[in-house]
Amino acid sequence: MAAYLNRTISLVTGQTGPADDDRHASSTDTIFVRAKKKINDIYGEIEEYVHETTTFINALHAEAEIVDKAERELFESYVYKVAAIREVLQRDHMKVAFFGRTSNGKSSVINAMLREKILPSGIGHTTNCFCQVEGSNGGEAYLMTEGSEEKLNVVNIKQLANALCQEKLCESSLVRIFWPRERCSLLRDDVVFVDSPGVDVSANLDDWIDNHCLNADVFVLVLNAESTMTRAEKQFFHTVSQKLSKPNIFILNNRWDASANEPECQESVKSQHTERCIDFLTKELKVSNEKEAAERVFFVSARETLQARIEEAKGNPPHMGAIAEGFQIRYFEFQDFERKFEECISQSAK
Ligand SMILES: Nc1nc2c(ncn2[C@@H]2O[C@H](COP(=O)(O)OP(=O)(O)OP(=O)(O)O)[C@@H](O)[C@H]2O)c(=O)[nH]1
Repeated sequence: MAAYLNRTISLVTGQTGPADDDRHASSTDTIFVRAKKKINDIYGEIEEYVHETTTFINALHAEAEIVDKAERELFESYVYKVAAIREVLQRDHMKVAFFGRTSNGKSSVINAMLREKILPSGIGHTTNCFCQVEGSNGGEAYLMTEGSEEKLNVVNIKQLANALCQEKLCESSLVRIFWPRERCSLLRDDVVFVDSPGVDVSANLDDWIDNHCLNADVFVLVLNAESTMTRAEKQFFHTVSQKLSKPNIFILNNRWDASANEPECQESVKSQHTERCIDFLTKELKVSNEKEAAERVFFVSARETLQARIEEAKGNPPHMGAIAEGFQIRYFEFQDFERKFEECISQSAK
């Protein structure tokens, strides 16, 4: 997180070079630590105040019904919101959670961002529990299941997929995958990625939100650009935004490579999807204004991006392999998403 702060500050001040960076980093750390302590203290007091008020309101209601249900629920919601903010402030990593229907490409998006096929994806594998990818020290790759301290060694993706299938896991449980932090800059910067089962396959969305979302800094809704946003996807984010005040949400219209087969209607489909996504963020969830929302909607192909990055890592040009017409534009759009994502996460680190 400090790395993000430093990067943001050097962007603002224009200071570069190792000596400046080091001096800057240590003074920033102290300011950051002091500021964080102060903010934590303030929120500690707010939490106490909100608790006391809610207890008072509930006691009052037991004696005489002068506070209506909606008002009592409003007070309860403040308890959740303040608790969520406190939890975020007390953490030293940034968390990004990916949601969407089964097979929309959530695991593929995470793999593309990590520049490696870490999470199993595709036919024959469905994410059946929450999978969190985070950086490990010492070059080790392993996984840990909830409630166990045992480190299960993972050498490759096939082993990981097998390990995930063999474990009898409840859909809202968490598997933590530790991946060498030096393999990816986002892991080095203490960003953790959370992949989820499809929002269409669960009835336990409230549990999911309470267990996995209240401390997320950023949410990415991965849609299938070949179809329209479903009620389950919308409902999930409605519930998230009731429990969290103004969550940071990005929307990826994934599988946009499929539009290359129908160039004649590409633009009209894109503007329809864009309008719906912006309306969803602004009018339904009310989490951003039009301008901010327009910067949060992207048309990408995670599969192509991952493929391109694997080729680049081998020293080949990104467009090697079977890639559809318009790849370069989709690849730029994915990179643009990552830039905006990094800006957003560095803002919430402050
Ligand atoms: N054409 C195309 N296929 C994609 C793209 N992204 C993912 N896929 C394919 O879609 C299938 C599902 O991808 P996953 O990444 O496993 O999807 P998921 O949302 O994680 O699925 P669950 O784990 O089942 O919830 C795989 O066969 C991917 O290769 C894309 O951008 N374009």
